[in-house]
Amino acid sequence: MVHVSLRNFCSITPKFRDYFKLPNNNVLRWFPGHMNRGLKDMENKLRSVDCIIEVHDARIPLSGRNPQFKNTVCGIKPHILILNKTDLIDNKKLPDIEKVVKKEGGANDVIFTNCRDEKCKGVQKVLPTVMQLIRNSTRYNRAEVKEFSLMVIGVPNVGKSTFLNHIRKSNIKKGGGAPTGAKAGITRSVSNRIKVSTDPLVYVFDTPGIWTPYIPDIETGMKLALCETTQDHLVQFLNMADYLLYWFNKNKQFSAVE
Ligand SMILES: Nc1nc2c(ncn2[C@@H]2O[C@H](COP(=O)(O)OP(=O)(O)OP(=O)(O)O)[C@@H](O)[C@H]2O)c(=O)[nH]1
Repeated sequence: MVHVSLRNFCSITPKFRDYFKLPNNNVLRWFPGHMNRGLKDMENKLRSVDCIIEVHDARIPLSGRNPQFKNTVCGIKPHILILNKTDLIDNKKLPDIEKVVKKEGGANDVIFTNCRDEKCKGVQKVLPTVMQLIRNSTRYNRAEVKEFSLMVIGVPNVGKSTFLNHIRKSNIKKGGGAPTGAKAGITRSVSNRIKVSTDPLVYVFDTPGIWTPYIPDIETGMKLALCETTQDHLVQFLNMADYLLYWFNKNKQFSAVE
């Protein structure tokens, strides 16, 4: 039996793959009918919205935000980016992530949240930030309207509904709100307005998670899959495990071997 210690193994500098290949790129195509309908419905509701809250997974802050949003629901209204699930990343990296994300642009402000935490760290900052942005912007067609409407958008399973329920709970102390679930695609249509605050009076529309119909590159698609924004059976576990192994090797993360 050949016995190779971990130290010897790592000093061999093995040749790892330079790029990741999928046996079939079609596994990264996921745009069921409810997403198309949802996107159209979101565009139709825009007139009655004062601010867009885009929720994304903090583990992939620079990958996989739906580029379609830029040309449809974003751009005209104030827009903040919530990077959620910070319980799953090294929080020492948050200031660096914030700098890079702000440099990339595409939102007026960035807030980190952890909705796993009972107090939902970060959520308290959201309404004051949103109200400030709305007050500093022109409320097209809505200057006379006393109440405020927000729309939560993002790719599937990043925690949009959970986040909405936390805002509601922390402001009006009520449970319920929007249905949530561990599988991508729980919310399948734009919700009715959900009250999340009485003073100021604020309502939120929850929306279905929308995957981009065109994944720009395989690695972005695989990162989105590993963060469970699509359904595992579509991409398949073996492909996901293989990509994870490829990523670990590429980034010289060998602790998994131990
Ligand atoms: N670890 C962790 N899990 C979270 C967090 N926020 C939400 N989740 C979990 O993520 C899963 C998806 O949450 P949802 O709120 O249903 O996500 P969504 O974006 O509304 O999903 P769609 O309906 O697919 O669009 C659930 O299992 C939540 O419990 C978080 O901050 N950290």
